[in-house]
Amino acid sequence: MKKLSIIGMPMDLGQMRRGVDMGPSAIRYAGVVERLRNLFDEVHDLGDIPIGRPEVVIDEQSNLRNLHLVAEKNEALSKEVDQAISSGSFPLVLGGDHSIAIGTLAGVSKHYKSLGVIWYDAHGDLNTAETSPSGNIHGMPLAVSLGIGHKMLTSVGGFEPKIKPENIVLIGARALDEGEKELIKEIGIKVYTMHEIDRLGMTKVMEETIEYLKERTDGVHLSLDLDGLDPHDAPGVGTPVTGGISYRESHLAMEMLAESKLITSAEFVEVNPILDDKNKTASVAVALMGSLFGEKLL
Ligand SMILES: NC(=[NH2+])NCCC[C@H](N)C(=O)O
Ligand SMILES: [Mn+2]
Ligand SMILES: [Mn+2]
Repeated sequence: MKKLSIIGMPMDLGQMRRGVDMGPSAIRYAGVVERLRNLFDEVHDLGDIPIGRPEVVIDEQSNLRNLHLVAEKNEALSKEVDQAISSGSFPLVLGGDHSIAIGTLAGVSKHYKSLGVIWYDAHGDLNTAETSPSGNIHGMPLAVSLGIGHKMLTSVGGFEPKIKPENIVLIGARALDEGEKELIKEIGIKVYTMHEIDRLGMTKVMEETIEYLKERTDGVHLSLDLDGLDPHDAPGVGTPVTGGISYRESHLAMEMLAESKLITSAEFVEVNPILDDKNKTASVAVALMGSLFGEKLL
């Protein structure tokens, strides 16, 4: 029995560009439920985690924008994700800015001894308050999940760390801050930058990624930031970076993950319909979900 639980996380507090809170709605309009219905025995749309319209708080001292709110809302998300897995469902979280990965990983991680993570993104999201150029928490969730960062964030879910550095694979990186580069080298995270994707091709990158994670993990979470794709294919994102992964390469990556049967939870984040071109980015997200969950061309 294959069950899918869709959880919307309409949060934009991890960065400054409004509109990404409408991501879950845009992805629903793009037909996510209809598209995935045929690929599961049951699809349950659990609706959105309530975020409300909280006042934006800039804490000059911590260099962490909306710290308390981001921690609190992620706590709520982690409980929902945890419950979905306990009920035998595959959790699919719709963002929201990437800070929501803090909650998703908190909810997922307690179900696995050695969780793997594929971070499909132009960015590393490995900043801390000290290294962040922006103070935006959406640039920090991977560090936070490693137990690196402000205690209020690393302790979401009541335990830390959620993941080990050797269980992470970054794919699509092309905009890493200095502090992130240092951290990657220091703790040893596997990274396929755009250079490796160009050089090896996506087939090889995914073969290696799957092989690598298969050996060391008992579940793999896919955290897909739409800005991993080239802005030409996914323009509706808050922090676009040119020279990204193509639509075709991304489908191939998702199809190979479907074949591998490795992925046990997923989130699609950073869809911002205000910055989008006729809901193109949300539609791309839904199409990629189709491939990830086993849709075939023939
Ligand atoms: N999830 C994202 N889109 N992250 C973008 C982060 C950009 C930059 N590295 C920062 O820390 O502000
Ligand atoms: Mn990104
Ligand atoms: Mn990201």
